[in-house]
Amino acid sequence: VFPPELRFATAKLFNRLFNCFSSYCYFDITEIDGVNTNELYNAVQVYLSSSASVAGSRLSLTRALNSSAFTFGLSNNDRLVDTFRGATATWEHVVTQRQAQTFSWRPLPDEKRGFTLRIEKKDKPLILQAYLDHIMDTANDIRRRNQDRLLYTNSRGGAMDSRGHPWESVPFKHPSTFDTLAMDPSKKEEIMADLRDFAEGNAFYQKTGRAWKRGYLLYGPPGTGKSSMIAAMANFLGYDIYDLELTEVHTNSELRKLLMKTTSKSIIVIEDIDCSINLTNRSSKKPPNEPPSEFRAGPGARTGPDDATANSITLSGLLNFTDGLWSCCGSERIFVFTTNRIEKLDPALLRSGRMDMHIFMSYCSFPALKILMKNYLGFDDGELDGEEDGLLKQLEEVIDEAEITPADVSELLIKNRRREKREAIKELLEVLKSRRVEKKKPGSRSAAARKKRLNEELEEEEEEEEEEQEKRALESPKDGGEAMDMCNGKEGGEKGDEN
Ligand SMILES: Nc1ncnc2c1ncn2[C@@H]1O[C@H](COP(=O)(O)OP(=O)(O)OP(=O)(O)O)[C@@H](O)[C@H]1O
Ligand SMILES: [Mg+2]
Repeated sequence: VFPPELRFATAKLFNRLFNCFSSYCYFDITEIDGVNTNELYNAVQVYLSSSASVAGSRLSLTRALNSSAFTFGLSNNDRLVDTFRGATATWEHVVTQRQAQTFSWRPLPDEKRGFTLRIEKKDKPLILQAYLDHIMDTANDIRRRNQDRLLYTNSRGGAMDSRGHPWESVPFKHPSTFDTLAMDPSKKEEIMADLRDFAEGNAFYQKTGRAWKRGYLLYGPPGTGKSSMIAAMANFLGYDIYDLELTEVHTNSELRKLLMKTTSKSIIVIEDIDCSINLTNRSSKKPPNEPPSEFRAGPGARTGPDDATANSITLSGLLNFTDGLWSCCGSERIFVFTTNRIEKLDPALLRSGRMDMHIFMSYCSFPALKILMKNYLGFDDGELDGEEDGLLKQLEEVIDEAEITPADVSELLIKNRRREKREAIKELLEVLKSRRVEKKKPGSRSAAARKKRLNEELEEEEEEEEEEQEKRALESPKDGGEAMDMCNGKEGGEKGDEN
């Protein structure tokens, strides 16, 4: 009977009257807020899944991509009552058919979904904010528990996906754990305790005014378990891993954007940092009393052989990444850098606060060997103790001098794992003995001598490179000058930004 305008006005009036006299207030949480997905909607859905499994009579069941668990949810237009700090909250899942498709850059779903929260007006100032925070936290926890962990990579370079994400991810299923990791048990225990303290240290970091992050530098020869250690850390803490490929990052601001798109409770890894960008010691060619380039301001800042030639991402950019204000845009994050040559790294990168713990992954020691024997051949603790032929004792005598990596030992054990256990060990012992003899030959160099020679070779290479650059600059002064000016302009601008 009523014309539509009148009908609308009457409904509005009734609504107002109802709201005035009702002791409840209502909050609509729609799935899509304008064009963006409403994070709170997703969080409520996940949160209610924890109580719905117990209370609801009609439930929807879902299993997310990459997830190994099922979640329950409220069915369409169903209700559920929850309590928080003594107050009652009633949730209703409201699903309505969307009217004619309005113009939108992205197609909207046919159904309009949302949750309506009803709480008493008197409870609103007391619980609303805390309740919503509680929902977000619980939802994140449930997601983490249900979702398999992810391994992210920035292999697309700076390109973003349709949701504006620069990271690509795959489920992370590395089976390495601290149990399977072969290293000294005391060292292992120390690292685990450190990780545990970190994960439980929210209050401590708040109290001391420190950003909730920690840096680990893993260094040692190839095949000593650096990557396995990272996987073990992720499995131990239940964190995602962001494997940052620095060679795919072109500018400092790109690096910052990548950092901003990482989540909390994650490990950000840069493998082989010495090979990724030119991080040679900046003080080598610097005139005395001149501050290091990262502290210099103005147009000449952050240029020079170490900073802006080979790659436009600079050491300062990387330092800011791990330690600057931007590094705190999330919390509970671990930075792990790995290198085979710690001496190649700039001291600024190694200082406390950036890399809090330096972990040397050494050649296979005797305790580490026992762990590998247990993993690969199934030896129990003490199984070989007190043997007449003293296999264990012989292994202990030769292992250090053989300077063999856990990776090499693993390979040998895998090869012989079908043989009888003791035969496999004897074979390993033979290999270790022959390696020891090889190392002792007059022509063969000791580890220290090899390391020294390697350093000398690196220094020679660097000097040659610098000479080459100087020569090129002299040959084409005009071109070189222009190139340097352009570079200065760009880099100076970025530095100004960061300052
Ligand atoms: N400490 C270790 N404990 C258990 N397994 C190990 C250990 N070190 C190496 N391995 C075995 O050797 C293989 C190579 O190890 P990993 O990739 O962790 O070495 P890495 O130190 O990262 O080497 P690189 O410096 O070349 O990257 C792994 O598959 C792992 O099974
Ligand atoms: Mg590795």
